[in-house]
Amino acid sequence: MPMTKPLQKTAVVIVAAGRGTRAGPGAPKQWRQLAGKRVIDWTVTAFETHPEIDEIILVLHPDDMHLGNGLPGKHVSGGTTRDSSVKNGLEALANSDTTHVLIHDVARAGIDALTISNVVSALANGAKGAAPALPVTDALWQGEDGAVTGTRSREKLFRAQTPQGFDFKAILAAHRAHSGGAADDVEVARAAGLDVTITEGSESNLKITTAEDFARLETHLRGTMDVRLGNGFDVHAFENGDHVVLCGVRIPHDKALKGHSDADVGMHAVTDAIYGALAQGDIGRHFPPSEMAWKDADSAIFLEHAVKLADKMGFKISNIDCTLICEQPKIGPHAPAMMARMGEIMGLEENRVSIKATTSEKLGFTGREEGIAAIATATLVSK
Ligand SMILES: Nc1ccn([C@@H]2O[C@H](COP(=O)(O)OP(=O)(O)OP(=O)(O)O)[C@@H](O)[C@H]2O)c(=O)n1
Ligand SMILES: C[C@](O)(CO)[C@H](O)COP(=O)(O)O
Repeated sequence: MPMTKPLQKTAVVIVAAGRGTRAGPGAPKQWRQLAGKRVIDWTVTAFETHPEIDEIILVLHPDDMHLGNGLPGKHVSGGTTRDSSVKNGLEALANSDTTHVLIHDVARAGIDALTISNVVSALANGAKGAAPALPVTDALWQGEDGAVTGTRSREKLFRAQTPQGFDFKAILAAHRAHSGGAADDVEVARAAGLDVTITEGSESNLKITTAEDFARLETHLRGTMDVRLGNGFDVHAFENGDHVVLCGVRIPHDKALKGHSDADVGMHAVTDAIYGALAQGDIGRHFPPSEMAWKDADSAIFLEHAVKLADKMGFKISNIDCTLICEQPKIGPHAPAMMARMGEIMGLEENRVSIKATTSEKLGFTGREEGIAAIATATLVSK
């Protein structure tokens, strides 16, 4: 009989009920600003947008419940210690169909999708517990009164991070049975006899503990938010011929477009928009028209080059939008094929590629059908 895989329903408990005393004066750290939004907003968004997270439990300090307005998920009141806050969060799921739960510190606002996925995958593969960590790479000393008094081996030592993930029923039972005082949920799980798999953590998943940590994480988050816009504009005149190539699609027409390459005006505008976002000039700089090598070239070569350059410079293309300006040929019937081809060249899903057209109401050179113009915008985000 075929076995059906049991459904995995994964919730996250985000503990945010601490007072952040080590971060110094001011509001508790989760409510402070970090790279343009509150610490808690960064953390919650990482889970809210993660495709493998089905439910969010947000554990807030009793005095902060009103600050949670607008934040997603179920809001639960925390306890006086981290582990009591975790327990309150788990109890809020006790009567649900949750199969797995991740437990995460709100203070780890640099959490990334891959670190979350690593934990979820380990659980999906049967682990009762899984948590991210990084190996200790510095030498370890003991010290007293400002002097080194001994050294310790770093072999087999790891720096523990969150989210720590578990089989839901097992960790709920473990927390109910625990007497308190655990540093983290892995300690609680191990006390109940659960094995915990180590998954790969991330340096950016640091815990904001002191005031200095804000600056460290801010640098990382601002870095990760590098968003570039570029525009591109191109024109090609008509000459005698029987087809044009637009956005990689050959379209029968009673004229051709004149150019050194295949004169794909739409693809050129998109390519220039990508170069523009990278501040890397335009097609002419990378593929000089004086070079015979590019005579009648397939413009996909240029677009592929721009995409590779973006990748090399640490950017991925988020979307492109291109408008073709012409009276004829009619673009609408060919737009789906154009978007598919452009998406294929750029490695983008079709919903990130927009190709549309307008006439210029018979005005100007496009209105007189002397040529076709194209304008494009590209958005690039750092990887
Ligand atoms: N009673 C508590 C104590 C801590 N936490 C949460 O546990 C995580 C890790 O704790 P820590 O970094 O120590 O945060 P704080 O307790 O806020 O900081 P401090 O110890 O400096 O006061 C934080 O997300 C914090 O909000 C909690 O939910 N409930
Ligand atoms: C759970 C934890 O993030 C694992 O590194 C950490 O132990 C919690 O922070 P605290 O400073 O120990 O409260």
